[in-house]
Amino acid sequence: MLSVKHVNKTYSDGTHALRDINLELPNGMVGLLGPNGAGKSTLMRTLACIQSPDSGEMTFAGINVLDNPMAIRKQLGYLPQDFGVYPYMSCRSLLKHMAVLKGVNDKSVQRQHIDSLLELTNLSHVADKHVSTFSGGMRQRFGIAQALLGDPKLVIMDEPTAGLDPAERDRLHNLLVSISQDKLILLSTHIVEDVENLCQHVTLINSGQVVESNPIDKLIAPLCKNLWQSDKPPGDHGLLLNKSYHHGKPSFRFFSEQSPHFDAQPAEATLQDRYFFELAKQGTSA
Ligand SMILES: Nc1ncnc2c1ncn2[C@@H]1O[C@H](COP(=O)(O)OP(=O)(O)OP(=O)(O)O)[C@@H](O)[C@H]1O
Repeated sequence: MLSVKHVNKTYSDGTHALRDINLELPNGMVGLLGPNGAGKSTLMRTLACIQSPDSGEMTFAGINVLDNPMAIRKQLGYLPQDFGVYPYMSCRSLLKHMAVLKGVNDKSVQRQHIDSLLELTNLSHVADKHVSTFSGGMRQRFGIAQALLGDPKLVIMDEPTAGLDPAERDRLHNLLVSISQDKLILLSTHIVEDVENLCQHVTLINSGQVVESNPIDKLIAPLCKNLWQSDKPPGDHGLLLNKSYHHGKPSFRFFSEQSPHFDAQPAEATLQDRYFFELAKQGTSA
C-alpha cells in the first residue's frame, strides 16, 4: 500500500505542478491517467525520490519515503519517461553495474537474474551490444529490464509502452500482469485502453489535482445508463465526450440523462468515456 498525504510541488518558475495530492494505492496494477501537463511525471518523480515535494508525506509498506529514501530505493524500480544519455556500455555490463547499485552483489545470483530479465524483455540476443546503439524500442525494453532489477516491490513506469511495436507491447503487458501479484506497479500512459485492460485501480489527475482514485468499475459507474453512441453529434441534447472514426465514418459518444435523438444507441461506459467526461466538463475535450 502506498499512501500519499497533502503533497505539493511548485517549480522554481512558479508552476504549481502538484496541489494537495492525497492517495491510498493498493498493491497490483494501478494506472495514472491525465492529459499533457497534468502532473503525472512530477508525481512519479516525487514518488521515486528523484525530486522532493515542498510539503506532504508519503509512505510505502509502512516506510516513510521522505525520511528513508535509501530504504525505499532498495524496494523501488523506476522507468523514467526519458533516459537521456546512454553510456557506451553493453546492455549486460550496464545491467550488472545497475544490479550492484541495487544491492544484487552475489555473482551467480546476479547472472541468473540478469539472464532472466534479458529473456523477459526480449534482449538476450543483443545482450552484448552497446545500449547507445539500440533502437528506440530496444532502449525502452532495456529501461524496463533495469526497472525490474532486484525484484522491487514498488515499480513506477512512466509511459512504458512508448516506442514499442504491437507485439512488444503485448509482451510487456503479459510481463507486467505476471509480476504484479506481490507488487504495486504504477503505470502512467496516454493509452487509456492499456490502463483499462491492465489495471484494477486508476487515479485520474488533472491540473495537478486528483480528480478521483478508485477501482475502474467505481470510476465509470456515474456514466452507466447515460452513455450514447451515434453517427450524429448530440447538439444541445448531451455532453459530447468523443468523436472518433471507424472505417472513415464518424462516431460520436456522449453523455445524456435522456436519449438525445432517435438513432442514438445506448453504449456501455468505458474508462476512456470517463476520462473524456472529465476533460469535456472542463471544456478541454477534442
Ligand atoms: N522542471 C520543471 N520546471 C518547471 N515546470 C515544470 C518542470 N517539469 C514540469 N513542469 C510543469 O509542471 C506541470 C506538470 O508537468 P508534468 O511533466 O508533471 O506533467 P505530465 O502529466 O507528466 O505531462 P505529459 O503527459 O505531457 O508528460 C506542467 O505545467 C509542466 O510544464
